[in-house]
Amino acid sequence: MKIERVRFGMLRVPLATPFKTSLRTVDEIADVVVMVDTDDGRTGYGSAPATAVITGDTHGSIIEAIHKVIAPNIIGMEVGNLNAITDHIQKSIIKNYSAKAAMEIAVYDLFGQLYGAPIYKLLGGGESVIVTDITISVDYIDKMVDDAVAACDAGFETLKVKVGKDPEMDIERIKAIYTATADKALIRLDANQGWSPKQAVSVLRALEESGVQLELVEQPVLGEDIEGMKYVTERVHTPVMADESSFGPREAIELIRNRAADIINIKLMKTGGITNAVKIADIAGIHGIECMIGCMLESSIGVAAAAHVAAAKSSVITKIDLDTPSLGKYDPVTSGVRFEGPEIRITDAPGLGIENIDGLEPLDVANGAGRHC
Ligand SMILES: C[C@H](N)C(=O)N[C@H](CCC(=O)O)C(=O)O
Ligand SMILES: [Mg+2]
Repeated sequence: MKIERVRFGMLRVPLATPFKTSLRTVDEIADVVVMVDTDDGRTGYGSAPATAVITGDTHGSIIEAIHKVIAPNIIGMEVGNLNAITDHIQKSIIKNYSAKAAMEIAVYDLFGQLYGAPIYKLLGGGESVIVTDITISVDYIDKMVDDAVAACDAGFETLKVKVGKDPEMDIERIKAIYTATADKALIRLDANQGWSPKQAVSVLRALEESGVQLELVEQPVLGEDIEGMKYVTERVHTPVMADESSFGPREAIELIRNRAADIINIKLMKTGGITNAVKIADIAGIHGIECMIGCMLESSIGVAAAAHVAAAKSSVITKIDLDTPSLGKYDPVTSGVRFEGPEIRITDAPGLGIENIDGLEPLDVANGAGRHC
């Protein structure tokens, strides 16, 4: 089975309610979809969103990096030589992690099809049902409380509450949600880099002193501020998780060495795909550090791939934030990994098990489509 060509599509799914973080507000999932075709008529699927404020990647940059650089480097290669292909993907261009992730996901999908096994089994196997949290967007307090209560009623037992807009308001937001959802849900916070180190310590200490129990706080300060992460980690009881501070294995090692975070959030769009995600989980495992697997606001194609990694690495990846399929008005993918409220069920279909993607709009990239968006 040889890689013959790469095609592109655009997939858009409206959200049930706008997704709001300290960094951005979004009202649709919009992914570049890559289809990697083989000489024996198979197709592997991968996808990537434009999360410019986190990864620096746009739809145009993802398409250009794949079309001009990554795809020409792997066309003609045997799918069975997975390690050689992922090596080519990673080394063909620096950064461009979302483009690399989309291509790795598609190639792993093909590798699974080649051997007739789901990706998680090829990664070592594991439990095929995992449980995700759900995000509560940052908003007016009443709206956040309503959203949190609705999420509990829908069966979610862990809420990932977005903060980082205004420290004083954030304290009130969390106290109100904590009271309204008492004993029904575990609360994790994500400030998306919105606080200074001193603000983070003051907000978290205020919450701790008022009896609010938090599972963890994600990325309290700027991603590049490793000293700031360490400052917060050393001064609060609440476990601190690195998200925007941790992209690939190198950043994970630096964070662990500096004791700048207690937990690492692995996302395929930051690691450049499955290979580095597994490496980070293994590095963290060696150091006794737990990980979360997370996602960007992205389609269920990329999230399905992350679910496979989570299932295979469950001894280290103990926290799951793979909720975007639940945030969309519908799931355009109706086979493979199933997203049913908090439960994510991985089927034993080969690779990702994707048979069809509803509403996928083909992009004629060779004739210039999509490369300027
Ligand atoms: C969607 C997921 N629950 C989440 O919150 N991810 C964000 C980044 C999402 C984005 O802006 O696309 C995170 O963990 O920071
Ligand atoms: Mg985050």
